[in-house]
Amino acid sequence: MLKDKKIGFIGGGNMAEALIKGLLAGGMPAKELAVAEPAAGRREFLRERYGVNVSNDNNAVAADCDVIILSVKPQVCSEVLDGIKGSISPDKPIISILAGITTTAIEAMLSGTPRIVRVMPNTPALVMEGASAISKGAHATGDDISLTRHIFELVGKAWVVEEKLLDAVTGLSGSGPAYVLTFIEALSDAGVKNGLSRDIATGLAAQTVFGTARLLLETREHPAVLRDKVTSPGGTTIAGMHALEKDGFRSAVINGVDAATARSMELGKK
Ligand SMILES: NC(=O)C1=CN([C@@H]2O[C@H](COP(=O)(O)OP(=O)(O)OC[C@H]3O[C@@H](n4cnc5c(N)ncnc54)[C@H](O)[C@@H]3O)[C@@H](O)[C@H]2O)C=CC1
Ligand SMILES: O=C(O)[C@@H]1CCC=N1
Repeated sequence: MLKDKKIGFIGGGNMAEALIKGLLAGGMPAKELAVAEPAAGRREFLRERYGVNVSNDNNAVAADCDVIILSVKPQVCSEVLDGIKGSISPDKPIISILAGITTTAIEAMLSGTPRIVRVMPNTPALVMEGASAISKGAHATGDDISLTRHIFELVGKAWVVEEKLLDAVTGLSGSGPAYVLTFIEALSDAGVKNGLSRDIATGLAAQTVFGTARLLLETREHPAVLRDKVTSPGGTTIAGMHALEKDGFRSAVINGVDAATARSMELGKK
């Protein structure tokens, strides 16, 4: 599906790098990937580490590539689109991974009937374990969605959702790696407090999160069913769970996702 198609990134930061690394690992040739990035050091790094084409010229990348992935910060979106709108031909899809910015807003910043697909990926795409949600702009085609799905499935799992749900996706899985990493760090701290070395504590914590996620995905059981299997009557787990719930564990997580979702909505209104 991607054969002979060139993918161009506008913005070569963290998320673009995660996608580039995943796409290369998924078999995409480096010569088919191009990145427009203003920071010289960053361009050099991407060229040296991944062998991709780099440029300081957003217009050249937008004009040369068959698929454009917008990967700048939402705050510079209108300036960037204004600069490249003359170089985007109407026969190519534009995939935006910007948090909060709607397809309607992007369409309004370009001319004509641009084919916008909006995606919210996450950083585990770097190790091909990303979680992405995809939604279709008014003028995007079914093929644009299939192609986007193909790209993001090279770097993990992907779901197609209605655009109105993308703020919730951003709050959950887009920002989610930060919550999970903080949880792992806290588990590790707790291990150190109770006498484990940092190395062993972090290893145990990360493998526990990884193994539990895999158990859930492979068995497709409800989380509560699997939790019950860990929780012996009068045992350690119920004591731990009780203490966590007293400190508002679930509420804290729900409040965090709520706040990130609200922030995503707010970015879309600016
Ligand atoms: N980091 C993450 O976990 C995720 C980020 N996103 C979205 O991805 C986008 C990029 O985020 P990050 O990669 O984290 O940010 P970043 O700050 O690492 O990357 C943005 C890049 O854009 C470059 N840039 C700035 N002005 C530019 C211009 N005028 N033309 C071309 N490039 C320009 C910057 O030099 C930088 O390298 C954001 O819109 C964010 O909402 C989406 C999902 C997850
Ligand atoms: O923090 C942010 O705004 C971006 C969007 C999702 C993850 N990082």
